Amino acid sequence: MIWPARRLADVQVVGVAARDPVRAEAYARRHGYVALPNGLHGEWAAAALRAGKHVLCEKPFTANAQEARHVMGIARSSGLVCREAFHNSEHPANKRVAELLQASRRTKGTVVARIAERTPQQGPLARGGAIGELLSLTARVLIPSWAFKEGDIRFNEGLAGGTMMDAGCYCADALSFFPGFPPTAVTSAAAKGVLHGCDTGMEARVAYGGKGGGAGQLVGRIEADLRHGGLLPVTLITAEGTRGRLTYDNFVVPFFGHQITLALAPDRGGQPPETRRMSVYGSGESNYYYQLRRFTDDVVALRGGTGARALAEVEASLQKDAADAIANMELVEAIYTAAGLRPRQPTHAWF
Ligand SMILES: NC(=O)C1=CN([C@@H]2O[C@H](COP(=O)(O)OP(=O)(O)OC[C@H]3O[C@@H](n4cnc5c(N)ncnc54)[C@H](OP(=O)(O)O)[C@@H]3O)[C@@H](O)[C@H]2O)C=CC1
Ligand SMILES: O=C1OC[C@@H](O)[C@H](O)[C@H]1O
Repeated sequence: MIWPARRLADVQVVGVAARDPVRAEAYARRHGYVALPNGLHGEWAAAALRAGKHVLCEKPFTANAQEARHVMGIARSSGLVCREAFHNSEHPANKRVAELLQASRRTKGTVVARIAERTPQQGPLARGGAIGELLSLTARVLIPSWAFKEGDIRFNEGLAGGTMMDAGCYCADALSFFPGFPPTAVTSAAAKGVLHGCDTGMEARVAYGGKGGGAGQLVGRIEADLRHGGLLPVTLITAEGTRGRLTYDNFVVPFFGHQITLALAPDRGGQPPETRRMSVYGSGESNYYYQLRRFTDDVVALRGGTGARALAEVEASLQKDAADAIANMELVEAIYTAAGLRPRQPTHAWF
């Protein structure tokens, strides 16, 4: 975040916060940014909004859904930008995969266009994307056990820790972001282990469908781990559809290197099976750059700097961001409940 901030003309890092002013000053001198444990996100995001500041809040947005609704209520009534910082969603590779899985783009000459042309036109969700109608979508984020020790904030229930709040919240977001609509129910959830009231790993299944769900046959899966046995992190999206399979590795930090693989089955019209591999780096920036650029563009538009059309678009996207952040926290909370664990609470009873 600090590196992109140095390269974006509209961004200046002007302060950091910590409990101990001496440590804050030392950190500020070195880096200029501090992140807070999950249980304090909502309280400090609200304080910043009340002070008239636009907020880009670390994920997960809050400790639970009630707190998310409360903070987004403050944001929307004050007309400020308030966004959950899923930096990966802003990277062009994530956007491309979402496009591939959603209604097909008719770009001439691409494999996607050919698939789109032999896809029945039954309405945006039923039509499906490059792999046809989605049948299953799995999001895995596995962090090696060496990464976080027992005393880490991620294993502190009082700070709203837990795997589902950390690696797991990327998975929760992915299950809405990639298909373009959110799951409607948690069908199973189990913690792999529990440390100080915090899940050390979580596996969950979700269903889509019912009112507005759109795709009744789709099953979503989450595999999140902060005690993964492998040496390196694994972040992976796997999608199965009626016409093939898509895998996308490194979806959390695609700018380090990633690969999107489309394996398409033969179809009745005589199209042979086909495997396509692609990578999408855009201008080669990190997730954090794209995220910060969108944030500053939105702030400039809200200040009237880019005209009425841009302003209307930003306002619509802020509404969507608010709904997405709340839906993510609802899903995380429902998974805790289904797994027999307490939904997380804010560190202080501040509202
Ligand atoms: N977007 C991304 O790529 C990433 C996001 N994150 C998110 O950032 C947040 C912080 O994670 P991370 O930076 O790893 O955390 P750290 O363990 O580094 O803690 C961050 C700060 O929280 C403060 N803190 C620790 N314990 C307490 C406490 N009991 N009460 C109040 N403040 C406390 C400390 O500040 P001090 O002691 O100086 O007051 C510490 O510097 C999390 O929400 C995480 O999900 C984390 C990593 C990457
Ligand atoms: O990007 C990340 O990777 C590791 C996680 O534990 C961390 O909180 C997260 O944001």
